[in-house]
Amino acid sequence: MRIAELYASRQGEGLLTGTSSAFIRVSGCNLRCWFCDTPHASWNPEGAQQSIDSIVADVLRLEVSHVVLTGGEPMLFPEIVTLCRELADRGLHTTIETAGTIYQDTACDLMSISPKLAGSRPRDGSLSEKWQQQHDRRRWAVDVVRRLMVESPDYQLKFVVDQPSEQEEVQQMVDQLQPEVDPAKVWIMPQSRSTAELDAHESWLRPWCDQQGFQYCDRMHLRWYGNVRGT
Ligand SMILES: C[S@@+](CC[C@H](N)C(=O)[O-])C[C@H]1O[C@@H](n2cnc3c(N)ncnc32)[C@H](O)[C@@H]1O
Ligand SMILES: Nc1nc2[nH]cc(C(=O)O)c2c(=O)[nH]1
Ligand code: SF4
Ligand SMILES: [Mg+2]
Repeated sequence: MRIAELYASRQGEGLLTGTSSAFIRVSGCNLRCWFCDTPHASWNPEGAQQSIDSIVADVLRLEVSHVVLTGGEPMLFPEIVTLCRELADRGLHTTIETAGTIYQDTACDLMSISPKLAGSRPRDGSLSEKWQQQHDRRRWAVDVVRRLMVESPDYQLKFVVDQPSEQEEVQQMVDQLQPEVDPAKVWIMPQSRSTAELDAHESWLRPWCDQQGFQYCDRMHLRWYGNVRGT
């Protein structure tokens, strides 16, 4: 697998916020979200090929109990199944951070699914019309999301919201996933790459979460470290 980054940090989002974790960031993605805060693993993928054994050895050297497999899009790579199994066999807790567009029959402890809204599409002129249409076609795979939710020991849905007008779309996507959705497992995360953006979105997003019974999802790593690689 092509690995963009492998480092120790603290989980900054969702249920396990604050947990010391190893982050394995695979390189490559099948979507092109305009807001992607990790373009070096998606829009312009970087990194060297690493064997599963080498990745596992690097993780063990970090001496943490939790591992976050992210990217880019980790489910793009069938090797993710073996990697997760190797990590679990060593007693490590595994979280997969995925946009939920590709199914893999992989076991992990927490399937963290971040379905992308229509407004995530690449902005006009940034990519070819072909890529824009491809993004639109791929971004919402309701049956994949449902299957990942149902088959995993635990899941969280983590929607990235940039505009108040997107709240209705989130509700529609949640409704499409019923009856499997537990509102307490729905996290609403502000589109943000700075603490200023975080705070600006929170003012109108948190009250809506409270009203809907959803969890407001901060991005603590931005507050702790800034939008910096390797964090
Ligand atoms: C870089 S993505 C990699 C995993 C997977 N491709 C996905 O999108 O879920 C990691 C997490 O960051 C979120 N994310 C990326 N850019 C963001 C931004 N500008 N604001 C808020 N969340 C963002 C994604 O929604 C996802 O939950
Ligand atoms: N600290 C930290 N927490 C995270 N939680 C999810 C992340 C991701 O990029 O998937 C992430 C990340 O990039 N850094
Ligand atoms: S799906 Fe995830 S990695 Fe891919 S472009 Fe969107 S936010 Fe970035
Ligand atoms: Mg990140």
